Amino acid sequence: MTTHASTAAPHRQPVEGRGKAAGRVPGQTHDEASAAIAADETPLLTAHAVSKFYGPRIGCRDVSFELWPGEVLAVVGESGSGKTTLLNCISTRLMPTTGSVTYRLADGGSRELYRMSEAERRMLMRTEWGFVHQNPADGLRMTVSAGGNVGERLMATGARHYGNIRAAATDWLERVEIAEDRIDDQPRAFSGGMRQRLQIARNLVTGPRLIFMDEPTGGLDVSVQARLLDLLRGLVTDLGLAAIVVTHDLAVARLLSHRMMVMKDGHVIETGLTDRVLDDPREAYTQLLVSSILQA
Ligand SMILES: Nc1ncnc2c1ncn2[C@@H]1O[C@H](COP(=O)(O)OP(=O)(O)OP(=O)(O)O)[C@@H](O)[C@H]1O
Repeated sequence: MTTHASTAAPHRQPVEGRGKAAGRVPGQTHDEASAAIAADETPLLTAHAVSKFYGPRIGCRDVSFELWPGEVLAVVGESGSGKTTLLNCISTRLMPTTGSVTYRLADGGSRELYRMSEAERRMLMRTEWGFVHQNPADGLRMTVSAGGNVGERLMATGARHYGNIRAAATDWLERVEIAEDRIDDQPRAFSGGMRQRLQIARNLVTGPRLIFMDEPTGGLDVSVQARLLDLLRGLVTDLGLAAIVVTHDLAVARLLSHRMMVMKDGHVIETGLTDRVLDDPREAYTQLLVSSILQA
């Protein structure tokens, strides 16, 4: 466990008072301005009373929250608290037992995810969402070149021009600090940190609006983790991405997220702005979690 839980997050954007009209942009019609305001006042994703049971065992229970555009939400808790189950239920990888998840599409329409067809959900995954797995091998094709891994995602969204695809892949490899001369290498020849950076490039090349991350720095050396976190934080901020990040590492939550939810035994027991929860935890369990990190 790392000990830099108290590192400040410099990119924090104001999350309270979100949804307030920002006024009309010059050149914007009144209808466009109204649409932009409406979009700003609607959450990107709303989970309502999501529960998942594995037989008699609780995966997660009665979880409700809203995620706003550009907001990074961390889901924290100890092993077995239900973080991954919740993430999978929200990202349509696992059908919840009860509850609903509503997502606002880029075209402005809201859809209940589990009422969409499988094909529509797959399309959403390819175009508007990304998923960064803890183990890069789960999110990469290990026997396809680095450039191919990135280009393939673009092709899945309709790109066909080889030169443009190669140029975009080169650009994204550079953005995730992978040297251009590694573009034809396969990820199995990469270090763990490089693989994870490649997985990030593969996910971001299509310009998603929402990215799910499951322990994105888990299993990496502390120094590699710090560099990856820096990179992730920069990309998420630059691209204005919304993200849901599952982590047991409060330092990761501190560095990346605006808001956090603390889970225990499948339930959300505390939620709030990240700095507030970490600096002034209200629940005894959160206090224990925070103090155990600070003493580590
Ligand atoms: N496929 C499954 N079948 C049965 N029980 C499961 C399954 N997946 C998870 N569980 C149970 O659901 C509960 C929540 O597990 P989950 O993996 O979501 O927790 P977690 O907080 O992500 O843990 P970790 O940090 O160790 O990954 C645990 O009791 C776990 O044993």
